Amino acid sequence: MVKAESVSVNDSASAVSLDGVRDALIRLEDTIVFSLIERAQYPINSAMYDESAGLVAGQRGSLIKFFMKRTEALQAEAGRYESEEENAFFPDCLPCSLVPSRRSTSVLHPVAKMVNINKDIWDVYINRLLPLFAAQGDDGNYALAAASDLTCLQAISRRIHYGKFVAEAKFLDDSQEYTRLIRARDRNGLMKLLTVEAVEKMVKLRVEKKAETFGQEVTLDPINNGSGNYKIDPLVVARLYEEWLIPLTKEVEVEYLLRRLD
Ligand SMILES: C=C(O[C@@H]1C=C(C(=O)O)C=C[C@H]1O)C(=O)O
Repeated sequence: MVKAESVSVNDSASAVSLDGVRDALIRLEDTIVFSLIERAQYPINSAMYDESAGLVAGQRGSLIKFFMKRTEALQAEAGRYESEEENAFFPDCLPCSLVPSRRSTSVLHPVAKMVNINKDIWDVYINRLLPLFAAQGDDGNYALAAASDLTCLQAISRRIHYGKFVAEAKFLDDSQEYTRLIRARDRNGLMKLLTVEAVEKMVKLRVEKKAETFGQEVTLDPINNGSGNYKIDPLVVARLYEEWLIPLTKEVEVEYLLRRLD
């Protein structure tokens, strides 16, 4: 089986296609829904996010930042951030890749590197999303909860920054109109042109169904078959997409387009 993360939008073609990017976004829904289900088994564990909790001996700042920075550094050495699909949360302190890059073609305009909204994603995830799907409380299971946060944050960030590829495909499909709006610095006009409400509606319905399907309790009892018990509320997953993931993806699209002619 091909895992979502191993399928790249620029594996096969040098020009990006909207259908290809949409397929990648659909596969990423699986990763996101599964990662949310994994994180939902632990309570919020708010001490992990407290900058002054002093949980890591000899280190300042929160446990989650310590965990993310160390993991990103290791992944950078393994070459993760050589890909234009990846955006680090702490790009300022990353070591160079130690693995020779095998990617040569780039489908995005070079300004794509300047679009990184992970600071906003970090704030939204910790302060808005987590309290909606993780229970109140603290079970002290910090290492596993932090590892789950990392998976959620990376998958959500990847999804949102795919907005750059969506924007590139849309720009190529209608470069005349996009060029006019970009030259006029018309943010609202760009937002309107790139929005496809029918697609957004399908995304919300599909992620709700995926949360129902993947998060169902599975039992062998024919009478009490567990239906109706979900590991994460499917409506909450649809809401995360509606209120944050889709709007932030569109923000990335606009930010990329505004720089597309530089
Ligand atoms: C990603 C796209 O652009 C916009 C954002 C969407 C999303 O984040 O799911 C869906 C439709 C569009 O409004 C797209 O057209 O596929």
